[in-house]
Amino acid sequence: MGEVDPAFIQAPEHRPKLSVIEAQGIPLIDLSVLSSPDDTFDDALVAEIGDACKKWGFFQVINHGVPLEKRQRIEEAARKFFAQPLEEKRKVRRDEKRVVGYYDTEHTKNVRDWKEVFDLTVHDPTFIPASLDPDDEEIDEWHNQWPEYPPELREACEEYAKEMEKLAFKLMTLIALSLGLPGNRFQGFFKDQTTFIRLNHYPPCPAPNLALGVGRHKDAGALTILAQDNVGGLEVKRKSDGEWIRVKPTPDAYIINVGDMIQVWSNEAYESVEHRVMVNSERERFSIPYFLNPAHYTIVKPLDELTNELNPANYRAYNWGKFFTTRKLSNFKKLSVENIQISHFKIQELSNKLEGGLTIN
Ligand SMILES: O=C(O)CCC(=O)C(=O)O
Ligand SMILES: [Fe+2]
Repeated sequence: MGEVDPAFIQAPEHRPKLSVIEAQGIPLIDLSVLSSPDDTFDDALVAEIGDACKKWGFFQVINHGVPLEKRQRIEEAARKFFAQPLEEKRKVRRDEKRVVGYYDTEHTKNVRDWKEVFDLTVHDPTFIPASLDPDDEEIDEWHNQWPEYPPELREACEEYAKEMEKLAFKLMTLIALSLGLPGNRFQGFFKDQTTFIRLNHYPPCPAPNLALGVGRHKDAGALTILAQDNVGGLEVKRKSDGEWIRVKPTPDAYIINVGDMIQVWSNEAYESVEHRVMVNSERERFSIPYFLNPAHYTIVKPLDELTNELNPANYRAYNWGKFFTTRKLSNFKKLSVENIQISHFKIQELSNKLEGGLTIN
């Protein structure tokens, strides 16, 4: 990644501004009540989570119960892995058959990202549809590829994954309660989950004004739990005015964002928010997102309890496995068409009717 290949250059309207607006108001939520002996999901916390999901779609949590040593261990192992020569990393590279592993050519919205990644699934194997064809019922198995070095990477990742799952389920309980649902409403979707963890490395970039570490995007799954280091670079599109806001690193905090699936399940009570990553010319940056995803056979649609005649479903049902496979295969190379998005499943009837003359006030 020495010089800047034109594949990395963002269109002028998507280039980052080098003057940074630090996050004003991304909620910082203290989860310490969850560690109390009776493990209560107290009302004030539920309200706080609901408010953060509605207004921002992003928040940070502290006192989350994840031991700091577990995080430090995976961060350290990730640094050692990425510090190796490219030939070593390529021994565990992802390809069209082995979909998880090392990878340095990801494209977001058809522009190459200034980063290298190592992906692993939390369930090994993970079951996923073999093809995009809706009528093809063949299922593939994804297996993790572990590098020889550093030898502790595997255990560090597996232990971290267990901690992330505990936190993710607590957060999904809080989110369910905040939507007026039973706390365990989402639990059943994750039995055969397709959750994965990504180790991100963003090397210094000679043209941080032209390229991005990750281009603007929304996360497709249910929920993301992100550990970022102290360099900073994550920007969130503020819902109130569309301004890109930098999420300032907070030591030992996790950044949580609502994914597209919660947007659909909640029938847009909560929205998945666009974000991107800026790079810089001096310091490399590391981050570790955990993407909570349901079983491949999950049919995603607005929950019946959250829709009615006055608030009809805004989305048609879609199959998560097919959606995920389509995303994975298309992120693999530059395409001439837009990647699959939940907006492709949006029900347009109502807006068409409104445009046709109906008015609401
Ligand atoms: O590195 C980060 O801060 C965020 C990465 C991200 O948004 C992603 O991998 O989906
Ligand atoms: Fe993301």
